[in-house]
Parts: sequence; C-alpha cells; structure tokens
Amino acid sequence: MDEYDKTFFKYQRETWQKLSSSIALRSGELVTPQLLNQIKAFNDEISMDDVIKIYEPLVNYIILRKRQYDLDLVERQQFAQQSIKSIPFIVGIAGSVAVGKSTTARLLQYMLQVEYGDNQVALTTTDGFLFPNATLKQRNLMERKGFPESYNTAAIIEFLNTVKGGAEVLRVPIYSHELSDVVEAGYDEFQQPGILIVEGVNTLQFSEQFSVSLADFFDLSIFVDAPTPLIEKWYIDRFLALLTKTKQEQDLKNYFWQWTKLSQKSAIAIGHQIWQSVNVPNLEQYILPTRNRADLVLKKDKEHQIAEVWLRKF
Ligand SMILES: Nc1ncnc2c1ncn2[C@@H]1O[C@H](COP(=O)(O)OP(=O)(O)O)[C@@H](O)[C@H]1O
Ligand SMILES: CC(C)(COP(=O)(O)O)[C@@H](O)C(=O)NCCC(=O)O
Repeated sequence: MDEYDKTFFKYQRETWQKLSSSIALRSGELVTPQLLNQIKAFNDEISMDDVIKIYEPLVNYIILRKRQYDLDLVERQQFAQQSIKSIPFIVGIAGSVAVGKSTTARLLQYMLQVEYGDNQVALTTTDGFLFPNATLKQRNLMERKGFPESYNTAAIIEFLNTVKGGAEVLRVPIYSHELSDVVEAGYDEFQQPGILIVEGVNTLQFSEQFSVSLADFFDLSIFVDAPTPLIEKWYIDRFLALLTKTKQEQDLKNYFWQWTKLSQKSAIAIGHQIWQSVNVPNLEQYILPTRNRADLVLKKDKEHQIAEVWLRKF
C-alpha cells in the first residue's frame, strides 16, 4: 500500500465506467467525433471511447458534488443569517505543461454546459495571471515561466475572492500562446456562472507567502497525470506541429517564428532542451507534489487514453 492507496480509490477504466452506468446524461450523446475534434486542444488526442467511459461518469460525479454544494450553501447562508445568493462552484484542474489539461477542461465545460446551460459554465486559465514578459525579464525569470514565482498569485487570490464574493461580472487577464506573453490590456469578461473551471499548472500549489492557497477556493479538483516520458513526447510533437503551422502561416509575430528555419533534428533538440531545463524541474519540484491534494486523478497512458481514475476517499 503506497501513500496514494491511503488517499484514493483506484479504478481501471472499465470499472470506473460502471460507477454511474444507470444515470443517463444528455451531454454524452451530444459529443460527436466532429465536435470532439473542435474541443480538443492543438495537437492533443482524445477518443469517443474516453467520453463515454471516463467523462460521462466524471460529469455525473461533478453533478452530484454540485448538488451537495448548492444545498450546503443555502443552509450555511441561512445559518449565518445572510441573504441567499448564488456563488459559483469552482473546479480546479492541475497537471504538467502539455499533459492535456486544456482538452479536459474544454470537454468538461462543453458537457456541463449541455447539462446546466451555456452561460452557466465558464472556463478560465491561470496563465493570464503570469507576469508580463517585461516583468519576468526584469526579474530574470524568463527561464522560470510556469514556476510559482512567475505568477501574480496575489491577483489570482483576489480574483477567486471576487468569485466567491458573489460578483455578477467577472474579468480575467488573457495569455497569448502565440505571443508567449500576457495580452496587454486584454481581458475576458463573463457573467457569474454556476460552475467555474480554473485550469493551470499552479492550481493546487500553496505558498508560505500567502495565507490562503488557490485550492481553498475550489470545491473540486482534478489532476491530469501521465508518465513523464510520455508527456515529453507529447510536448515535442506539439512543438514540431506548432513550428510547421507557424511556418505555413508565415506568422512572423509568433514566438515560434525564431525556430522555423531550423532542421527537424535541431528543432527536436530545442524542444527537448526547453522541456528538460524548464518543464521537468517545474513538474518534479512544484506540480507533481500537488497530485496527492486532488479530489480526482486522471491517469493518462499511451495514445492519450485515460487508463485509470483515482477518486479521493475523504
Ligand atoms: N506555442 C503555442 N501556440 C499556440 N497554442 C499553444 C502553444 N503552446 C501551448 N498551446 C496551447 O495552450 C494550451 C495550454 O497548453 P499547456 O500549457 O501545455 O497545457 P496542457 O497541454 O496541459 O493543456 C493548450 O491548448 C495548447 O495546445
Ligand atoms: C505558460 C505556461 C506556463 C502555461 O501552462 P498551463 O498552466 O497552461 O499548462 C506554459 O505553457 C509555458 O509556456 N511554459 C514555459 C516553458 C515552455 O515554453 O514550454
């Protein structure tokens, strides 16, 4: 028995599928292969089989937890003699760079939108809260992008406080992967949703610098996990695909343009070098240690298939 056996019930995909087989969802039926193609992140993979075997039970579990949350919220507001108001249920999604968090987040958003209504489920990412490159350069942190100190964590906490304060309109800064920088004066604005999904490498981290962690605001958290050599393969495949796309589109403003003249061999070497020098230390020191804090762990394997699901016991 390892430390994870103490924390989680572990299910193989076939067993996980059977957990909620009697509860029919509309969203599972509405996800077609074409739609799945639009939902998945650039160069990521996900199969219809996963939608049925993994995501349907997962959505059922989120519905169950949200129902309990709503009942609990009303009782707590009544006890505290406060007016009854809706406050979003927040789902945090964590995991390595290139593990496929965005695909998981977008598919869950779509499926939950079918169940609850389009404007009832919002999705935001923590990368909008990275310090701008100008600040990272000043602080000599350009090689530490994605590490805890590269984020304006105080601003994320303030945003989550605003969400849990019941604000009707929410505003988040945006990050451009094309520019590899936060968008100056760019914001995403949306109405208070019933469910807010927050995705990012740092969502389950805590820092002694702050009295609260992001996870204190979460009502459910999911860690997307995979063996590190597989994630490296996905990272490099995506890196090469992005170079090809940038070259084809002659996108001179794209951050990747600087590498488009390289041979395939040199490009692989650059991707490998960024992966090893930036993303592996971040994964090992700061991201993987947060896995044990999640409510659910999705264990991906070859071909991006989710082979196992871990569900928190307590
Ligand atoms: N250079 C890039 N250009 C465009 N999109 C990118 C780039 N790098 C990453 N992305 C996209 O940004 C999102 C976040 O990627 P990443 O941070 O690696 O996390 P994950 O793969 O776990 O979602 C994904 O949708 C990915 O496809
Ligand atoms: C900006 C990011 C930290 C965002 O990570 P996310 O939370 O979206 O997985 C990451 O995409 C990144 O740029 N990492 C730096 C190293 C690299 O270029 O891969």
